[in-house]
Amino acid sequence: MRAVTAAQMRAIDAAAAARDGEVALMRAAGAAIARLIDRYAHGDGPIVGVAGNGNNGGDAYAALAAYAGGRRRIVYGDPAAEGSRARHDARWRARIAGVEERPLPVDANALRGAALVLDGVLGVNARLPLDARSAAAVAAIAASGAAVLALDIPTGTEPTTGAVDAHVVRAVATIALGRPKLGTLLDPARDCTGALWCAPIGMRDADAAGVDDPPAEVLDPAAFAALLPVRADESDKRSSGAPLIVAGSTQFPGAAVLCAWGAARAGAGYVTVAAPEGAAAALRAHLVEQVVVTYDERDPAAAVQTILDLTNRCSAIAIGPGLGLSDDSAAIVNGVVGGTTLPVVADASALYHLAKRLDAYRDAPLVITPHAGEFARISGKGTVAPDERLARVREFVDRTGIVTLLKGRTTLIASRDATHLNPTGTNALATAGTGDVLTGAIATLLAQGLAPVDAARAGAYWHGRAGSVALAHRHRGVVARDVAEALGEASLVAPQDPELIRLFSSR
Ligand SMILES: NC(=O)C1=CN([C@@H]2O[C@H](COP(=O)(O)OP(=O)(O)OC[C@H]3O[C@@H](n4cnc5c(N)ncnc54)[C@H](O)[C@@H]3O)[C@@H](O)[C@H]2O)[C@@H](O)CC1
Repeated sequence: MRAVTAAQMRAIDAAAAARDGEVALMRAAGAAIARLIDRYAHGDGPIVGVAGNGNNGGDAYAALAAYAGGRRRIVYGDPAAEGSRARHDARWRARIAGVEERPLPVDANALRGAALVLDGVLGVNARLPLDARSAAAVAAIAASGAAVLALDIPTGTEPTTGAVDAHVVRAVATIALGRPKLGTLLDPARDCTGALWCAPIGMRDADAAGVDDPPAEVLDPAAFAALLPVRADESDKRSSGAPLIVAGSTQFPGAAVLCAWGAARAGAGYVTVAAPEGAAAALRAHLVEQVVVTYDERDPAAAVQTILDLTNRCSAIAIGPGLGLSDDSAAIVNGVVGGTTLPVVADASALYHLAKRLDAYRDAPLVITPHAGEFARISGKGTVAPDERLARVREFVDRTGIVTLLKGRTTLIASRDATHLNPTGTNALATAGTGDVLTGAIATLLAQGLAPVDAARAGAYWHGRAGSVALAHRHRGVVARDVAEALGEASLVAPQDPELIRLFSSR
């Protein structure tokens, strides 16, 4: 699903309003919001809307008008607000439906006992800093401690960049109308988003075609399920996906084990691990179903030949976890990545070695999976500030054509054509070895025929879900092995309601 900038959303909104009428759109928005109210309301208090003078405020009226859950409904708004025809319509319907109207300003005490507050102060046309009236409304909402469902965006967040104002709503959930706004997926605003839902209300990506902002995408559950390869009935173990894992060292055999498990649990039929002789005993002690082939890391030319010979029977390569930073490893990594025609996912030590020869890999079928520190180095442009991740990864990919997965709370995956924002994951993944599992899973997806960018975005999404599944089972102390073990369960996607899509849960 497209994640849009404010400018893209304005274009999409305008075209949809011309086609369907603004009144119909706001009614659809209200109906979708109303469906979420009982999910997040708690206690016996009223549902309280706080409505700004724009259409975001209109959504608050529309939702309260549409809500049929039997709770008392109150809305705070400016009685003198002119507003659009759609806002008028929603306000009239709210009044007829018995919603109690009260004039702004609202104070925290008035909101304190609410079962749920609907934040309709500002939407996609919000600018920071907030004006005094909006800031006062946000301050009251924040001080009340009530649970908040934010309409479109949490007020006080910037819809495109994810910057936040001094006054900002922290929502338990946000429902995006039309398309999710880029800012709600990006730090620091993401902390304020809570769970993110989207009600598409008939809007179309194509209507943003004239807007020059680069396209961004976020995977939704149905799109993820559609990306996952399906094993054909007549498959054999090689055609089911045969990744070659080039990983591990005497010092770090575990990285190769985890990478191989990630590959196997992602559904590969035949996993081969090529590792230096010094790691072989440890690998064989842990890998039963996978084949371990050794090479002499002190003879890089022979090692490269051994590995390239193996690629004849494989369909993708994962390279890097635990290899180490020696010159011999550098020769092996560059010899293999430069000498193969198979798709490659490169991680960890391999990123260090590839950094010196990026030009050789321009537009190759290659995925790199750096964390922020590794990206600082491989991009050649130093430390990445949180608010420049998107711009920096775009600059790098525009320059090199290498599909890049930049790890973070919102992992970014960029190809020449688009930037993808991964919405899944949990801080339980912040533990050693989970990156190796991800690399293995991506290798399997590449081996099963996904294009590099699809393997990277499906892998990131899947891995994030697996982290959440592992946490749900373990509660504490999730280790990388648990994440690999959880990949199967994490691949199950419940049927989705296309009118109300859950993009991510709060963590
Ligand atoms: N246009 C449509 O057809 C639909 C609009 N919808 C809702 O409408 C919202 C957009 O509504 P609006 O375009 O009325 O805009 P907003 O409700 O976001 O903002 C209202 C007004 O406040 C102004 N404003 C924002 N920040 C300010 C600041 N810091 N200081 C002073 N003024 C400021 C804006 O310029 C705008 O005129 C969406 O976010 C969504 O919630 C939905 O109902 C779906 C359909």
